[in-house]
Amino acid sequence: MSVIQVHDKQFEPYIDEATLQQRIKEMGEAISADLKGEKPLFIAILNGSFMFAADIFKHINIEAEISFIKLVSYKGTKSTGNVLTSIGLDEDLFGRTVVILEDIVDTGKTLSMFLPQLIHQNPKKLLIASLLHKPEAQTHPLNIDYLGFSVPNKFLLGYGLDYDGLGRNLPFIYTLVGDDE
Ligand SMILES: O=P(O)(O)OC[C@H]1O[C@H](OP(=O)(O)OP(=O)(O)O)[C@H](O)[C@@H]1O
Ligand code: HPA
Repeated sequence: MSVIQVHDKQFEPYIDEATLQQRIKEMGEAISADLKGEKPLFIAILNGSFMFAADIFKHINIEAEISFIKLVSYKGTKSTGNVLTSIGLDEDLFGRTVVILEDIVDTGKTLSMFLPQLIHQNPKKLLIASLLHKPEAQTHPLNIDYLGFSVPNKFLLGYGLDYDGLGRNLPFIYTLVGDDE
């Protein structure tokens, strides 16, 4: 496995495909065991989570639904500041067990801004499954219920994660060459 070039930067392999897929399988099986009988609704946050969502959902071996949403940020009023809202969420969450699927929790800002809108609908449970987490970068506290890998504060690419639009199609995770703290 070798160094690749995307736009102006070089990236090297960081988590190989077999390791990634094995961990995703374990996560899917753990979620299935924990949520048996609850008919959970998985909500995948686009764009980044599309590959993770597709792969983990194959390992959900209980009755479950999945929905894909996109978060859109817009300028609110002076008092509300920037607001994050979702498009594509048609399901009623009242009384449901909901599992958010994210590719990465970095600063935690995205989910911490969005979760209150889901909580507002009174789901029975609201759980977070994230493939990656950068604890050193996190500025907004969040509880991740199912985590794939805890990673250092370095820029990552591949498996849904992009650098300026490119690299999402890489089948595993790369890191920026020379991105040392
Ligand atoms: O914890 P945070 O610092 O908020 O970062 C995490 C978010 O950043 C990425 O999405 P991005 O906004 O880049 O959009 P994308 O999924 O379309 O790439 C990722 O998919 C998460 O949603
Ligand atoms: O490390 C990252 N890479 C790509 N996209 C991201 N979005 C949050 N963190 C990252």
